[in-house]
Amino acid sequence: MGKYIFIRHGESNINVLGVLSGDSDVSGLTEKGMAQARRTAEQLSGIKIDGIISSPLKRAFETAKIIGEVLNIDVKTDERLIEVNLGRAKEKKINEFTNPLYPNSHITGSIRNLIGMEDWDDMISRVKSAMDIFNGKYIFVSHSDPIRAIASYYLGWTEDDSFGIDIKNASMTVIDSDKNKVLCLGAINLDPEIKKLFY
Ligand SMILES: O=C(O)[C@H](O)COP(=O)(O)O
Repeated sequence: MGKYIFIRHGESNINVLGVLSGDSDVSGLTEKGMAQARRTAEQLSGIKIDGIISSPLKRAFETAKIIGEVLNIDVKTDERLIEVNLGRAKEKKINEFTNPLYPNSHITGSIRNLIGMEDWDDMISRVKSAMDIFNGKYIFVSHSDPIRAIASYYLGWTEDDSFGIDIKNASMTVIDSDKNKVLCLGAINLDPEIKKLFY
């Protein structure tokens, strides 16, 4: 356990299409997504960490490589940071599965089971196991659902409590697991006081 800067990957081609990616690997970063990754990396310049661990999916790995180049840190991949398994919703339009009153919202509740989507608690467990393996100060490059799930866990929130959380592309969610604290959630600008924890 330790201190973790969870970063969602930059904008991907499939994000732009309003199509659910899930654990599919059909999509890399758009030019905008690359610029988002560079902007986040520049905010992190000067930090001292034990490594960058990335989901193996192209959109995340490309983000991690950009960050690694700016910080001069090698990137390792770990399957436990991969995006949620969406079952039958994979590569489908998000609005086919979400409440029409709230387009582009999250798939939650009973729909998850109907479409064979990965269990919320299982997703939390796999991210936590990655944190158990990588003890110290790390950047974890991952995806919307795992980041929302692990942050909710440390906030003591249920999945429904987290429905309103929007983890933006290339945003930072910082968790101090030793203190069981979420220091920021989906931040696109890093608080200098939080950055100091990584010097
Ligand atoms: O499309 C999905 O699976 C999610 O809504 C977003 O996934 P991403 O963080 O990998 O873009």
